[in-house]
Amino acid sequence: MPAPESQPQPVFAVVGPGAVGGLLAALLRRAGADVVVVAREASARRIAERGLTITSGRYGEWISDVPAVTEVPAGAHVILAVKAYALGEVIPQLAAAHPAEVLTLLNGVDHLPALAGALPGTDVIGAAITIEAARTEPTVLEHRSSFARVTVPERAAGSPIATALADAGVAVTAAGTDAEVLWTKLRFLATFALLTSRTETGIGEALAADPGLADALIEEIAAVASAEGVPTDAGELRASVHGMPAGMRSSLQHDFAAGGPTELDAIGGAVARAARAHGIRTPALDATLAELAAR
Ligand SMILES: NC(=O)C1=CN([C@@H]2O[C@H](COP(=O)(O)OP(=O)(O)OC[C@H]3O[C@@H](n4cnc5c(N)ncnc54)[C@H](OP(=O)(O)O)[C@@H]3O)[C@@H](O)[C@H]2O)C=CC1
Ligand SMILES: CC(C)(CO)C(=O)C(=O)O
Repeated sequence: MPAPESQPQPVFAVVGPGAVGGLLAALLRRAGADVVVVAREASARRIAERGLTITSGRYGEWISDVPAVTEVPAGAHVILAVKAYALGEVIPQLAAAHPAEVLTLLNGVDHLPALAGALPGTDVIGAAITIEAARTEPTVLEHRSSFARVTVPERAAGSPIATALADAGVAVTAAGTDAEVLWTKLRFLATFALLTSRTETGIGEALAADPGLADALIEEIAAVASAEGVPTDAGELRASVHGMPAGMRSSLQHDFAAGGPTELDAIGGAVARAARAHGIRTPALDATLAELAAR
């Protein structure tokens, strides 16, 4: 009898092996998935030499020997975890590789139409990750939150990437449409990230520093998210922001602290643009964006 044809296993490629991507790639590798990280030349060389050192209260500490390459493998199942400001560099590489699917974990909303437009024929999945992680040295990644949660849209519940992440120990849930996933994250994140970036503290101190501003931001952002099709009760949004661990910080404030480019436009700018499109006044948001942009 002829041997049954074995199904080829998907090749996963994590583009952007920083705080988020590096941790997920190391988890996938540890779970036995066929995974590579795609990095720029210097990073790929460093990772090939030293591996990725992971420190996580939830997942443990280890050095991952995940292979590092500089080009996206053709037909790969891609997890995209670069910052929004690196998208321009990454999109042509992705387009050349004709990936089977691209699951994006970027904060913000504008990357989704940009990627979908540039990658015809590829399933671009707008997902979101809730985690606090930071790259403390070029190949050292610290997972600081006790949780790592990925939300994918309903339609991607059984996708190869969602399944592989769940098998690797990530809490994966499926809910709503792509736009709903992104706006559900952004309404919370924009509030959290703008406040923590402003005070350069954890969220507890950031909320206490100017409760009036915090409440105004929450009201405005809830109105914009509702107009974008994610009905948002300001009281519930307020409770979720106030419910975060007091010491928790945002990736946006890490950007500001590093002194390089930031995702201010992808996060706060995106909410402000949507507000204008819906004719919603956002004075607290506009003032906070102006204050941060002036840094
Ligand atoms: N960190 C966090 O806690 C959270 C982050 N997010 C979101 O996840 C996304 C990723 O954030 P984060 O992991 O913190 O970012 P990092 O800055 O830690 O990592 C970004 C990675 O992208 C790499 N990169 C840049 N350009 C390219 C390129 N052209 N090709 C391949 N790789 C490239 C960088 O490599 P190098 O610089 O070495 O060349 C780096 O490894 C962001 O949108 C962020 O908002 C969401 C939730 C929480
Ligand atoms: C708010 C937080 C930490 C939650 O994941 C986040 O997404 C970020 O800072 O980028």
